[in-house]
Amino acid sequence: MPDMTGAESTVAAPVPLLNAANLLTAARLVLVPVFAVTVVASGMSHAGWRMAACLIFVVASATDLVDGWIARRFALVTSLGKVADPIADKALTGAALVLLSWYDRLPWWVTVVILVRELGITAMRFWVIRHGVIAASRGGKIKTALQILAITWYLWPMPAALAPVGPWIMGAAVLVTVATGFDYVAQALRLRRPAR
Ligand SMILES: O=P(O)(O)OC[C@H](O)CO
Repeated sequence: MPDMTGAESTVAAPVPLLNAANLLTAARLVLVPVFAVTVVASGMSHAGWRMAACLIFVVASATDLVDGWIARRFALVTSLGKVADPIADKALTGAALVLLSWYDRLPWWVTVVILVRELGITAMRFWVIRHGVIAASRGGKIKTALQILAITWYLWPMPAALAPVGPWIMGAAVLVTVATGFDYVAQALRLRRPAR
């Protein structure tokens, strides 16, 4: 529409909340209970149900890659998406880790260390939001990829020759999870330091 000078207005239309990227994030959240019920149905002993649970986990994890890409590629980034996306990620990996420990496939300390880091950093992000946004770092993305790979390894009924690789991948995931946690804390402290 022309403005008072006759020029076309360049005010961008608001991004709709109900867009493809946010719908994918919502789908990931919906898949969390579906995944959990499938793991419980497997009791982590029925191979068919374990495979089904693993496939649901992989599909849900894949939406994490796709929703971010769609949001950036088609300019569909919204505040709702920025908040909901990491919550959906952490709900999915958190549910998987708790269930793996519940069924004695993963030591509880691993689940507790990862959950404390994930929930702590999420809370810290909200706490410092008025000073600035702490975006996901490259290390954070590598951490998420390692967690997804490790969880997939534990969920799938692996042949005996491959199963021992799982704890090594999970060990690497724990190390990167803790290291990136400290890095985010350092970023938060720099954000809160008053400018001189
Ligand atoms: O390490 P965070 O908390 O920034 O999380 C990283 C995201 O999961 C990457 O998609």
